[in-house]
Amino acid sequence: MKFTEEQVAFRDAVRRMVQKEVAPIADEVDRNDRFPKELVQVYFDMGILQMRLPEEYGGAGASLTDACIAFEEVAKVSETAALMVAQGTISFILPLLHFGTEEQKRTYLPKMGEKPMLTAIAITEPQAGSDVGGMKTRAVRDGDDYVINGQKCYITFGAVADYVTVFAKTGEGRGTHNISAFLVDTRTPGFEIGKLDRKMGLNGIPDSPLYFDNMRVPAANRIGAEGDGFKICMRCLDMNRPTIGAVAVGLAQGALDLAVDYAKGREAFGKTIADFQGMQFMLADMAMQVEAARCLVYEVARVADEGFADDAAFHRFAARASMAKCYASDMAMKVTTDAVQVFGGAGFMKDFPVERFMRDAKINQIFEGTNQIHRLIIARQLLGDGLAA
Ligand SMILES: CC(C)(COP(=O)(O)OP(=O)(O)OC[C@H]1O[C@@H](n2cnc3c(N)ncnc32)[C@H](O)[C@@H]1OP(=O)(O)O)[C@@H](O)C(=O)NCCC(=O)NCCSC(=O)CCS(=O)O
Repeated sequence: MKFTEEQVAFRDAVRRMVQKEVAPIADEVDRNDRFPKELVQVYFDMGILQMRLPEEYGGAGASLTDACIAFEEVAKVSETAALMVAQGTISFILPLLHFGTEEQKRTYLPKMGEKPMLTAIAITEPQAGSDVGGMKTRAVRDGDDYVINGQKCYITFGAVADYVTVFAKTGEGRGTHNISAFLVDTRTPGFEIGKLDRKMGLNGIPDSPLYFDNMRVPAANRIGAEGDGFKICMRCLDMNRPTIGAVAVGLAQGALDLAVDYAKGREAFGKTIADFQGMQFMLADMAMQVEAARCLVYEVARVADEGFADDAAFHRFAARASMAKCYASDMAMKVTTDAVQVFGGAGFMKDFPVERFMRDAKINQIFEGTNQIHRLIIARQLLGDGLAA
């Protein structure tokens, strides 16, 4: 893993912004479960809100590696603030860029570079989480429109989004060949936001159910062909997963840094706890695990940035993207839990941010595909065409 000079300068700039804008509010945002909307403007001005938007549509055209750098830096202080970086990538840029028509790209993508804009992706339903093919939301063609009815749940940023990419059934029965994707303007009549979810962590991120009540969406807003929605959904998830790995690496590094500082200052039995070999081994293990995950995440991002020769190469990447997300998030759960242990009783209190880091770590093992699903994806590739080119 070697960053270019520009990437090092970018990382340092993000680091400075985090100290100025994120660190002072991170605990308050968690305590009050307050959406830090002031960061939307800060990120937009810095260009990291829309960083993955290609230059031809008014963005910075940043690579996946660049995005991972930003995610990692912000997550060292706050996962909530980190999830607002490159916010519209999975929900808006990736579906439109890879599956939209030229007209859709020209109409919608530049909006993201013009002013701060938030978007969401609506896949999960109360009875269809891992089993995307089991979704019940339906879109029925009616003239030049589709009429969408149904509900989604746990939709990150759904309550504050300007646009939501909604996946809905356009054919009969359970299955993965009858789902379609729609770009929905949230001012559309019939688009309703449910009560905000109360969560274990990620406080400040608005998550909520969304309800669609005879919501009429122009057929021109369907992304991709009718019935291609499942594959579009899978591809967008695959392409975004390394960023969750980067968030997990940042979170774990943040917890490790706090644990090291605390261990050097806390005294017991006449010396600092960092002087005890038991503590040294624990901190060394934490550092080793963070570094291993970081190498995996940035290697997978590098592969994506180089592009894919064919579909087989993409599938090998997708399995490795699952490894990066799964390994890094399991690691972050362990490292943040160990960081709390280093702090002892103080770590269990809300006086130090390590307990927040531990609570926030949990979601990374669940969202964007549970880590059980990721093991399934890796095993299918391993036992199928294999992981090597
Ligand atoms: C569990 C899954 C990995 C697979 O589901 P299925 O077993 O139901 O489907 P398959 O038989 O594997 O595939 C059906 C069909 O699709 C093609 N396919 C599969 N994967 C891909 C892919 N990665 N890219 C392209 N195409 C793909 C496959 O070849 C088959 O095609 P043919 O029939 O051969 O033509 C999957 O359901 C899964 O990943 N589940 C996890 C869902 C998930 O990650 N959810 C997270 C939601 S987003 C989130 O959490 C953020 C919060 S929020 O705001 O919502």
